[in-house]
Amino acid sequence: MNIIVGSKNPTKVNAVQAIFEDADVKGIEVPSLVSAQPFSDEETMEGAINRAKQCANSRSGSVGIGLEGGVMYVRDELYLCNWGALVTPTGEVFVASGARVVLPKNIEIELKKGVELGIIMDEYAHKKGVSKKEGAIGIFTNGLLNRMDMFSQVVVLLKGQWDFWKDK
Ligand SMILES: O=P(O)(O)OP(=O)(O)OP(=O)(O)OC[C@H]1O[C@@H](n2cnc3c(O)ncnc32)[C@H](O)[C@@H]1O
Repeated sequence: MNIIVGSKNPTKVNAVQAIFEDADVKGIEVPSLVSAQPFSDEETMEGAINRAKQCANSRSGSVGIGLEGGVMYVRDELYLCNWGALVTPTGEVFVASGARVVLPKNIEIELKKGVELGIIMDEYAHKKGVSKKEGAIGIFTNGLLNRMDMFSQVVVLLKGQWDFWKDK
């Protein structure tokens, strides 16, 4: 099975390879067609679907997967949110969301100024490339859940739904 992932971010490509062990998984850069920093569940989900569709259309017979990170409000607190989409070779679309974690107020303030979370997280954690490594989820869970493992759960939800609805 050929799977094309709409990103070169290793946390995303490696998450897909970890769940689809026997598949030939390749990451390509495609536009999410939403803002660089999605600010709602809807926008983050849309970014994932847009990426997955472009991947599936890029090579016939391939599965397309899009994984997108964003932020969203619940009551008056801002949460990290993540969405994934899988488009099958016949054009069926499956969607799933990932684990959420609340973000501190000072990060919310920076995000509202228009700075992307990846840049803010590097400054906050005094590290380089947090979004390609443990991610915000890794920082705020003290390393107990990293970004790749969080995306792996999203990919499990996508694969599981595809398996369930096959032949129904
Ligand atoms: O190369 P792509 O696939 O675009 O990967 P990305 O991590 O840069 O992009 P996303 O669309 O997933 O996320 C949107 C922005 O939020 C940042 N972001 C999202 N989740 C994050 C996390 O867990 N830790 C750090 N930054 C995160 C990310 O770096 C982007 O600036």
